[in-house]
Amino acid sequence: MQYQSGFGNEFATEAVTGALPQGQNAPQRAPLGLYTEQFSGTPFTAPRAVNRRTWTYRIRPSVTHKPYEEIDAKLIRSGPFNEVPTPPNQLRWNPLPIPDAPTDFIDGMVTLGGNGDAAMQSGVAIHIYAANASMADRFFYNADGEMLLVPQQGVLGIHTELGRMDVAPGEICVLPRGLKFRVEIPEGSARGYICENYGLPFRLPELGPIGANGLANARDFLAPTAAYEDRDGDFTIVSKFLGRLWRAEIDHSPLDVVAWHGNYVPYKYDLARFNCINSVSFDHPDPSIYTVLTAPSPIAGTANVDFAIFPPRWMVAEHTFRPPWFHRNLMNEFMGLVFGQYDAKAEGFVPGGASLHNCMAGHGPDAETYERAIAADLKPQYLANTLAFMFETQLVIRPTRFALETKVLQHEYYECWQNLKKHFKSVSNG
Ligand SMILES: O=C(O)Cc1cc(O)ccc1O
Ligand SMILES: [Fe+2]
Repeated sequence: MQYQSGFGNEFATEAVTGALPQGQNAPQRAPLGLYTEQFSGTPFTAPRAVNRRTWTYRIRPSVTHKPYEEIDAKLIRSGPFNEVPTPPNQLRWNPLPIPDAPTDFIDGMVTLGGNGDAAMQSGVAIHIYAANASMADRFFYNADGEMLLVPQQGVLGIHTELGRMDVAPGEICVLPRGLKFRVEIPEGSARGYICENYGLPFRLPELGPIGANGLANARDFLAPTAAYEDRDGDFTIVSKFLGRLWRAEIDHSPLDVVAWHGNYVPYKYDLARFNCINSVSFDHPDPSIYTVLTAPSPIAGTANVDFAIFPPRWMVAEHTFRPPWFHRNLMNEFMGLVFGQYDAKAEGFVPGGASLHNCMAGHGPDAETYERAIAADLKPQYLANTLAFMFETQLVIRPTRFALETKVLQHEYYECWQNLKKHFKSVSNG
């Protein structure tokens, strides 16, 4: 697999020599009899630094499909999320099982919750995918948002209009709004998390006083090189549009882009490349220090959604309670675990599982973790074999009916804090 490196670069790639026009975007006749099509992810007039578009040179233009008809969205839900009332409780789920029946990436998507409104291009939806079959003859695109995929089990072979990416657990990828793709499951099964971002696209966070380097470095993001399918047959395209699923027939593969140039691209990133910055003196920093990607809202300093990770790292803080402190926040925190154990939870938060701590819901280490941390010998300690992540978002994440009724919901989650005992003994100052 060949990739081009850099975040938001002006890439140029051709699968056939001479397919990419030089010196202009739209020649009277594109090379090799190809069609020219611009694919825009931002308004034409977006500021230059955040403007995203790609010019594609393809066997046929995207318009050559039959009309779309609505299909059953199964367990996929979209904002506004108003199926059931949202409780203020802390919530946690066990992993969803890999299905027994053949299930591809689209059918394997289950929505746990979300906020905002796809039609308002603001908010997020959070899905789990659990699949065991490749998409061969059907393709998917999402007009409602870009999709950040966090594989937890099994490699994904993602064939997109702009080329191919293999994405393994420990890596993430982002599939831009509107991009057509199909997902292969080469190892027979795959599971992971999806943050569907209805808002402005993910970008790298500002680094402020950290300087020009650190956290996720731009050069470590990988975009595909052009790879096309010249395949005729009876295919379908599934579209997610305003929260509903639609299906159209097409007599050829829409992954027929022979060459392209631009900066509106899918990309992947190996989370092991994250340059983790943390306290080398005392106290536990706010988790924003772990931000990999941020999707801003129109309010300065308030993300529509941040993607943060808790990777393997040294803990060295002196005279400090080292695990996450107890807290309650304005922002809303959905967490998942790719592998290992999370340092705030001794048990119950397992790889493939998830937790949700919404606006002002108190949370923090469980009783066992707390007791261990206040007694710990504060030698430098390496937290090995651990990869948790958080989707932190401005608006309350409203669970779907499925999320509140599924048998993988841990009704006993609250118990992990019930043994936090009273250590304080009242004294009289009189
Ligand atoms: O709740 C959590 O476990 C996520 C989290 C981690 C951390 O280190 C500090 C704050 C925070 O919300
Ligand atoms: Fe938290």
